[in-house]
Amino acid sequence: MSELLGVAVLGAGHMGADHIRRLDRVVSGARVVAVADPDPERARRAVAGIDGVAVRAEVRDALAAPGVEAVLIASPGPAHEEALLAAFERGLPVLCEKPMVPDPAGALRVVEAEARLGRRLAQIGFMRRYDAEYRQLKSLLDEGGLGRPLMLHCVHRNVSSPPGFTSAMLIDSSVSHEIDAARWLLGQELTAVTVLRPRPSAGAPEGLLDPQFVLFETDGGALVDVEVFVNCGFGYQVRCEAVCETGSARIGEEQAVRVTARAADRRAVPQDYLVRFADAYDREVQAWVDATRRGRVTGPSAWDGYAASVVAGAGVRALETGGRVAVDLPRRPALYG
Ligand SMILES: NC(=O)C1=CN([C@@H]2O[C@H](COP(=O)(O)OP(=O)(O)OC[C@H]3O[C@@H](n4cnc5c(N)ncnc54)[C@H](O)[C@@H]3O)[C@@H](O)[C@H]2O)C=CC1
Ligand SMILES: O=C1[C@@H](O)[C@H](O)[C@@H](O)[C@H](O)[C@H]1O
Repeated sequence: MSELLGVAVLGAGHMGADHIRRLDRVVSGARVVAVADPDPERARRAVAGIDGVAVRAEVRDALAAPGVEAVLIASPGPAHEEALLAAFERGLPVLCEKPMVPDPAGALRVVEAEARLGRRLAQIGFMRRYDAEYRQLKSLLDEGGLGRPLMLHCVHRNVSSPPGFTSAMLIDSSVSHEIDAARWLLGQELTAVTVLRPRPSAGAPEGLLDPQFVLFETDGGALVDVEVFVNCGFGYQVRCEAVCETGSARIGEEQAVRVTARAADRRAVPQDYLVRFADAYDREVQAWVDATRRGRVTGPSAWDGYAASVVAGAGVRALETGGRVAVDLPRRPALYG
């Protein structure tokens, strides 16, 4: 391995460009050596000012560029399976943005391919596990001082959804974060899902079922509810309250600076995830680079990515049918502990 880990970034849109900036200027121990995007102009903009980056239109050409030792996937979810399998073929460690693969059958193919290799190569970008507040909540629950967790109440609001965002994506893209966070915080599997929806907001694009109210049951007897509202118009808000037998703990309300002026108290509301979770992305990518340079793979695994896809798939069916849908998650292979 070279002194600086050579990373190929696949996809140079919102997340890809931000990860390129992070690899170049924020985290230590890595450098961007290749970028793939079917839109070469976007790729070139994202690497402007960084020397020696191979810009390619095709994923496989970027992976074959000189100096590539690891891969960061930030293309749209449906493109992740092909990219993951191509990286595995070359034995390259990967940090793959969520959702790992939105389609559960494709997600299973990724898990099977990694299992055939007999070693983990992929970390999935569920960055909330690296957020300071989520980590404090996880420690509190693990310590057990509040008693057994009974319920998680979650809120996930975006100012607006990008073009092409579908009703299913509220679940398999947005709520995929809560699915992973709930599995991780509780140490339990999600076993069934029901989706209710109020009359769509007038602020949502025509035909988009937004907001939605998603209710999960777990194998530990807990309930997890998620209000997901991706065109709320007023801010990026992610909250989680754990209600336990002898107390409750809430995160997601105090991130912003409070300003008192002109006879009013104001608190700015972050407008997007790049602001709210900036530190979490930094810690996530630094942890990935550090582990990769030591020849290790840590963080959320391909199995976690697969589990999230299976639960989200059940959620999409629940949305379509209006009924309660059981989650059918196979047994976890030994590779994933
Ligand atoms: N962890 C988080 O909080 C967030 C994660 N994401 C995830 O990041 C990924 C990218 O999302 P955005 O950056 O918002 O999308 P975007 O649409 O802004 O960018 C995607 C880029 O990938 C390129 N692309 C399309 N097909 C490709 C392919 N086969 N290979 C390489 N590049 C390809 C597009 O030309 C575009 O430049 C998605 O998986 C999304 O779910 C997005 C936002 C936040
Ligand atoms: O991952 C993300 C986006 O893909 C998704 O569309 C948003 O709803 C989330 O808030 C963001 O964190």
